[in-house]
Amino acid sequence: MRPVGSKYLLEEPLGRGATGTVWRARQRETAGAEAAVAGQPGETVAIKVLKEELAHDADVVMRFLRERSVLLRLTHPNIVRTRDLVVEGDLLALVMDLIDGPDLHKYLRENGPFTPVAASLLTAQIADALAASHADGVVHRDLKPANVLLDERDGRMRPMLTDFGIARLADSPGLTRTHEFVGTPAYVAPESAEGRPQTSAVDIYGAGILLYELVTGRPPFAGATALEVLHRHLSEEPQRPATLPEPLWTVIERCLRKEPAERPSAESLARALRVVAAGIGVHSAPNEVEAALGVGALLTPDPSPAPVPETPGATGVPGAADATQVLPTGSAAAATPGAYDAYDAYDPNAATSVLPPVGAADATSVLPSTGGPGGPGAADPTAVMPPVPGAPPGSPGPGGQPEAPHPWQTQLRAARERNEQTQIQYLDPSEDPLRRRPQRQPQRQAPPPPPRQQPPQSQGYRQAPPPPHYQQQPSYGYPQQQPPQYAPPPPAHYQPQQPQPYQAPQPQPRPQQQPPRQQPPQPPAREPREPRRRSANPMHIPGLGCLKGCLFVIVLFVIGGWLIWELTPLQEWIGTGRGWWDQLWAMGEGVVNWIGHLGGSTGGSTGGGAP
Ligand SMILES: Nc1ncnc2c1ncn2[C@@H]1O[C@H](COP(=O)(O)OP(=O)(O)OP(=O)(O)O)[C@@H](O)[C@H]1O
Repeated sequence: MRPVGSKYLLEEPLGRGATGTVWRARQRETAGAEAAVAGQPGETVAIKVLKEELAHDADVVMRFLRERSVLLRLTHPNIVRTRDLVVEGDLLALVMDLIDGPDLHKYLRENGPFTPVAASLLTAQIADALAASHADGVVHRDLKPANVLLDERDGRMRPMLTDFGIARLADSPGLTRTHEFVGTPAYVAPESAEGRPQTSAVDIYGAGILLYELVTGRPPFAGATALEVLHRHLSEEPQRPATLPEPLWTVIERCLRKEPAERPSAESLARALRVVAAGIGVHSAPNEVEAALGVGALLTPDPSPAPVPETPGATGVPGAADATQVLPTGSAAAATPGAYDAYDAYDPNAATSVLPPVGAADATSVLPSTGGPGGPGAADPTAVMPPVPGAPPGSPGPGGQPEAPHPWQTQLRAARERNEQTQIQYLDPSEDPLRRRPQRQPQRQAPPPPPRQQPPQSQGYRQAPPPPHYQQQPSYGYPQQQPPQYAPPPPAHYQPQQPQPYQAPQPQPRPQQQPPRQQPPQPPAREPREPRRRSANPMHIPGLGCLKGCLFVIVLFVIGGWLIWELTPLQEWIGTGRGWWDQLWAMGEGVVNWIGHLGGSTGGSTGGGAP
């Protein structure tokens, strides 16, 4: 348990996103007046600890403090409440209500598409949250299923929009550049993709994509690369799934208009979706069906959309003079046909998984290539982005300096990073932002072996097979669909429908969501060898060892013989009564005499034989 400020204790990580790690935490003591919710000691909360690089960016810290009042005052039944903001040293953290339930992305993956009625009612609540925040001048800018938490209470699930303001914090010039969009390619509005001024209409576009995904199981625009997805947003019209009820399609289609001014306001979207839900049920009354069919009239645009701060000309007027149009929309029409099918290889929430193979960017010949196939950066879709309009490729910048990376390069890179889908996973302590101070290492006798190279997660994910439920085409026929497990308050006439032929996806964990890869069992570490003993004969005289052995054996014999002589009745047997040394002497003499005798007898016999 680690403290955050003096008021909170982190207990366990709940998940990690592009901007930080969310922890389950406990309140230690009541927060001060600066907090929106004082809280009680012992209360459980969720705390998002922002990433180190964000916390180290002075601009982000400034924004964090500046946005404090905005974030803390944003309250709505469908918005996750921010209770407190903690700035302590180089730690930035948002204290939120803890939501007990999965996020919508995870729920969708595990349970499949929603029925049109349930999807409409759920999205209506999200639109309510957007209407409240837009009225307060706050644009979310990163609306996607992963940012909708499902609060499970009393057998019901309430969608709760989270991560408000995070996009604004991450949108720091220190980290990005002024025109950068913050978002996720699958959900990003065309004006954001083009670098045009953004308004609250980007959230309506995101809501349209989310609604489409809820009823079909996948977002409308997909592709093999993030860049391709962005082009589809710019150039392609979404296709109506055959079995989608017409009124619901009317709503989706209006939300997905390329022109922001043609999209409905969040308020009218919420109202329209409730009318649609009432009119497409199996037991809808004729007047409700009638009202649903006329839903288009309800989808009135927002007369004064909330501008996204610090986007050039963010006045809600598309095409303002200072807008930076990076992608020529006309040329985007050349997007590779059929690439839609490549969705199976593309997870909309994980653009890191879609880095194309070398040359893949060339196949989609919608962007001028700066390096040509195989040239520098050919494998990186961001590297083939055109230069700033008006400047020839590779030309120096205004100050005679070489052109800095184009905003798009940073944008797409940032988008890829942001798209790493949050996962509940083990948090390596070395990556724990709260443990980044150097830890004292125990002294080692020998240097440790080099660490094993792990393949980067994103690469593994890139090659991962798509989840099975994305490979199959979901059934859109709302009459056959079952009531979703999400149970928003149904209209009075709403009756459970027939079971949907959706097959529950086989649990197939994505590589990124897998627990840290199991290392193959290591053989038990060898006992360190004892240091070699130094020889007592450092000069190493050859043969000395052998000589020593001989001497040792002789000494052994002498001592053994003496013991036998003295301690056994051998003397008596021999009858001499001599001592050991006398006997030994006598034996020696005997041997000498014998040898002398041998010599004499040899000499005598020789001499005797001569005459
Ligand atoms: N208030 C909360 N209560 C409970 N769980 C939460 C809360 N906020 C986030 N989580 C959990 O933590 C995970 C990570 O949240 P986070 O907002 O960092 O993810 P993300 O939206 O994918 O990241 P990002 O928006 O930074 O790209 C979520 O998927 C959710 O499971």
